[in-house]
Amino acid sequence: MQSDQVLICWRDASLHQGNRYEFPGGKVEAGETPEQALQRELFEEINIRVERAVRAQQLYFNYPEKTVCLHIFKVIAFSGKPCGQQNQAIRWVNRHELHQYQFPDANAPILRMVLLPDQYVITQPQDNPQTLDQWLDWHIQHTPQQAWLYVRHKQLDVNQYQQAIATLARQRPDLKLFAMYSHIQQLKPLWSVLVPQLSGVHLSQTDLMQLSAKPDLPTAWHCFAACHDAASIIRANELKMDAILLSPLHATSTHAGQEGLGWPQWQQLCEKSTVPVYALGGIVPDDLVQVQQAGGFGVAGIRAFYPH
Ligand SMILES: Nc1nc2c([nH]c(=O)n2[C@H]2C[C@H](O)[C@@H](COP(=O)(O)OP(=O)(O)OP(=O)(O)O)O2)c(=O)[nH]1
Ligand SMILES: [Mg+2]
Repeated sequence: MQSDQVLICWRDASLHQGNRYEFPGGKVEAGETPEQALQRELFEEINIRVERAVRAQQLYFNYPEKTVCLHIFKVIAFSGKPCGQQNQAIRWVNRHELHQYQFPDANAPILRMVLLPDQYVITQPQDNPQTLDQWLDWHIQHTPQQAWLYVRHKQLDVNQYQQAIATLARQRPDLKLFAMYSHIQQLKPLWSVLVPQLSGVHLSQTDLMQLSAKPDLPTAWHCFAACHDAASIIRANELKMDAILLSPLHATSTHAGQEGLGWPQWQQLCEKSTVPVYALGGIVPDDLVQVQQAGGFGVAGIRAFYPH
């Protein structure tokens, strides 16, 4: 991937799931890790050396003729100029236009993943004596451009919350707003109004553990879940969340009294996830590289993600 462009290749009709586009890659050989297979396959197929790749997803898919397990990486730095080594056509496509191309059926979650940002921002708590209008104004003024913003506000009733979403959507059309799942469920009669205002919903770990199937939401909405332990990560995998927020990596002032997992435990838990993982809890935007080296996908936070 390079800025908004994603490289896709034509998959020859003679291959399994051929006669359509694919993301370059191939089978993991005996004795190889998925990372080593990525290096080898991208060199063999498109003549590039991978310098930095982010672990994104693991997908299981049952085709009628075989089941595949795909390890998906987002390659963010490489050397060499991509060139089809097997005479296959290659092209760079804007990530928002990928849905116009035909891919193997297993790839649908990949097309959603490539839209995810590196950073996920969460609104600040509304402190006394701040009013709701002041809280809204503050976020309208200070939220970074184009941010994916989780509108977290537990003191509002459902109607006030809906108004707050409407105000943010109107004043900051550049933002991708995420709403609290518990409120969204109660607002179901208004979903047609909310579809243009929202980009996703955010489940607490409690919401997630109470579900037995993926919530039936408008397809345009991404579904993220908070996870704090192995059981919730496994549930998020089963329910095919678009991403999880694994927290708290460190102790933080917004969640006083909670101990951080620390890097080793965070990394161990992160490895259990088959969906993209954002690190949350005492994280700053500059931690992105370290998070990705630990197997995460992106960084999330409250205070540190607003310019000071
Ligand atoms: N490379 C690639 N494979 C995909 C995608 N989606 C998808 O379902 N697959 C499936 C098709 C294949 O069954 C398998 C990948 O195998 P492959 O044919 O690329 O393997 P390979 O490069 O080692 O080639 P070979 O064994 O056929 O010579 O994964 C995709 O986007 N890219
Ligand atoms: Mg291949």
